[in-house]
Amino acid sequence: MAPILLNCMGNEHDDYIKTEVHVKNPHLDSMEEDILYHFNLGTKTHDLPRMFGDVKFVCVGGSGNRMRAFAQFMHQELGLLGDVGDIRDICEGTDRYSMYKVGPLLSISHGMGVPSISIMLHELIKLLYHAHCRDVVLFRIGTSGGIGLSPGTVVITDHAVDSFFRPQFEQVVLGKVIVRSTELDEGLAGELLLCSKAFPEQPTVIGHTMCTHDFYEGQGRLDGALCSFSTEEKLEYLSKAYDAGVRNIEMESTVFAAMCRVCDLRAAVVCVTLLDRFQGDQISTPHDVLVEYQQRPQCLVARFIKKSLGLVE
Ligand SMILES: O=P(O)(O)O[C@H]1O[C@H](CO)[C@@H](O)[C@H]1O
Ligand SMILES: O=c1cc[nH]c(=O)[nH]1
Repeated sequence: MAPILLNCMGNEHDDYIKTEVHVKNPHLDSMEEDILYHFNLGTKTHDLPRMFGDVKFVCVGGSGNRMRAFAQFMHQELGLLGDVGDIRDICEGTDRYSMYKVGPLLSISHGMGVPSISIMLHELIKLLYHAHCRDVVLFRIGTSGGIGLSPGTVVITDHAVDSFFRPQFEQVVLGKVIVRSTELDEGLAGELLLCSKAFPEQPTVIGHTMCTHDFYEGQGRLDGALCSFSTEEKLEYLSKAYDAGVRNIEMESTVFAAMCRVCDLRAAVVCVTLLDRFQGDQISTPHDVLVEYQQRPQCLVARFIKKSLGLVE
């Protein structure tokens, strides 16, 4: 049987008119308790408004260590009091995700791929809702494979697209396919591009980001355990992606964009490219160079946050 498609590209989103974080689930308010299982947090066991009510910025990325390092970096950047060594993992009771809070910033890991980030986002958005947070901006700061860009280029996503270059995310719900728009906040992307002028040594572009469900065959790699296509077919696909405006490939942006959009959250995806996929598939860049590349989206978003807080011009 062909999948049933429900198109939700427009009607779930309220054009960012509300400032308080809200959820799109009528069942939640009648629940006596909400357990955010994968965070090891809950509405009865934790005072979420006290713990998180002042959060204004949320940065998410794949690895727990990266997000801890980012929290420590932001502690210094924001000139906060106390020892960076004392920043603790709020989710230490579970090893699914790591979460660090420094001032108005939450730094959270999401693991790899759409299912992993999607679970984290459900619980994160509920957390922000239960904590009565207002005017929150979300950023995915990550890594990616570039298309036709020199390695180390930072890509600010205008549209997150699927493997067919469509700006949409498909979610199967009760045996039907729901299609959601992956449009991101254009103004926010433009503000980030302006902030990038402070880092002339870091090439930064705006472009489409393709989100795949696999790192190997799904991204047209020839070096996985399985490969069902030729070098020519790979290059033809990447060229088509480039012509469609795709500048980088990663594995979470579509669901991130779609969920933030439905919940009227301003959101941006900022990923550095680790290699140019026209040149190869293996990530052979030395470790210290990769570490420096990973810091580029962090520096850019840090600058945006400091600018928003009036700490820099
Ligand atoms: O660097 P992060 O943010 O973890 O994300 C990218 O890296 C992983 C693959 O190596 C995928 O999850 C991809 O989206
Ligand atoms: O090629 C790459 C590099 C990082 N992350 C990806 O998903 N793909």
